[in-house]
Amino acid sequence: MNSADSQHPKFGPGDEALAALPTVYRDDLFAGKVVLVSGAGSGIGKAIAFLFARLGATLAICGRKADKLEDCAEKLRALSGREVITYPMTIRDPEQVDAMLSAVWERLGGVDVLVNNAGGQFAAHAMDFNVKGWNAVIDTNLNGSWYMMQGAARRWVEQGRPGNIVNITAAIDRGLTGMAHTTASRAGVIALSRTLAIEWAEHGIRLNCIGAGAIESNGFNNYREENVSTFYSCNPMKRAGDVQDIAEAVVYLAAPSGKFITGEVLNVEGGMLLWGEFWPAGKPDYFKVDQE
Ligand SMILES: CCCCCCC/C=C/C(=O)SCCNC(=O)CCNC(=O)[C@H](O)C(C)(C)COP(=O)(O)OP(=O)(O)OC[C@H]1O[C@@H](n2cnc3c(N)ncnc32)[C@H](O)[C@@H]1OP(=O)(O)O
Ligand SMILES: NC(=O)C1=CN([C@@H]2O[C@H](COP(=O)(O)OP(=O)(O)OC[C@H]3O[C@@H](n4cnc5c(N)ncnc54)[C@H](OP(=O)(O)O)[C@@H]3O)[C@@H](O)[C@H]2O)C=CC1
Repeated sequence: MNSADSQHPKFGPGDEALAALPTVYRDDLFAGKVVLVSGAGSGIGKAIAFLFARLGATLAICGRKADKLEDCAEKLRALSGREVITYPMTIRDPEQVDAMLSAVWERLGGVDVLVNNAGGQFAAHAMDFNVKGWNAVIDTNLNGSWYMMQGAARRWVEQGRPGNIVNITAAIDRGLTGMAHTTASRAGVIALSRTLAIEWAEHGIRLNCIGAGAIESNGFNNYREENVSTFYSCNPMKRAGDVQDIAEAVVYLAAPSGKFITGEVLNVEGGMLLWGEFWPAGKPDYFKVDQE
């Protein structure tokens, strides 16, 4: 996405709007803190980075595409007047994760908050997955998040400083048809976070997850138009969430407001776990009971 496009995306707010979205938080909440956000070149990750920048944080951002990251960093620098580090890499490669973390630690002296937002999947019925597709999703969402968590935690322990991790996952408790691979990977991240919240508590490391529902973002471009329409009616609120819903939830967990919260999942999904149909890969005939 180039600079002009990033002002007028098909889904979600443009950069100018993003920089001015209302927030409940005070503007020095993260002054003096360093926040690392993965997948910050677009969508939810970009919104998270913008909000932390507005709250006084110094940002490091990573993702695969250098141009998207640099475009985002330029806006963040203009917004905050502070240094922003960009690092193109894939979270699927443990060596690239390690090199990125070392570079960020070296340049910024450390990190206070890690937001594992990078990830994704494709919509398909499970019978149609091939091995490569399954592995791509598990490797990105589960393994990639794990490399990031372990790498950050080792550095925090080495430095003797506390740490804070927020993982962006999905609202999976009712299952998600057309996304079986992602439910497996997100369940893995959630289970891992609960376990690590115990193991790493002695080091002052907190870990929490956000269970995102349908959040209108750049990510919607990955789905067929007729299926995207179901994202706006899959919960009792009958609308999609916005990127600021997730960004503010991340801040809540990472800030002192979350200081007694660890190993938790905060679902931000408009009630989707209670009611609603969600068919990212289309509705199978078996479920078309209304039309019989
Ligand atoms: C509670 C939640 C409900 C609300 C959800 C609302 C909907 C939005 C959800 C979102 O998460 S939006 C964010 C979406 N963003 C992304 O998904 C972006 C990142 N995604 C990706 O990078 C890919 O989807 C990926 C599969 C995770 C990785 O792709 P990449 O190209 O890097 O991987 P490869 O290793 O090359 O493997 C590609 C491999 O994957 C299979 N595949 C890909 N697309 C499809 C498809 N449409 N159908 C079936 N299979 C697919 C396939 O095996 C590919 O291999 P090749 O065929 O290309 O050889
Ligand atoms: N929007 C929604 O409704 C929901 C989103 N989510 C999750 O929220 C997160 C953000 O999604 P969203 O903003 O909507 O969609 P986007 O597609 O805009 O964001 C995904 C981001 O992840 C990055 N990314 C993907 N794979 C890798 C990788 N291997 N290494 C490094 N970075 C990677 C991408 O960067 P690049 O393009 O540079 O590779 C991109 O910036 C994702 O994990 C998504 O699955 C979960 C539930 C619902």
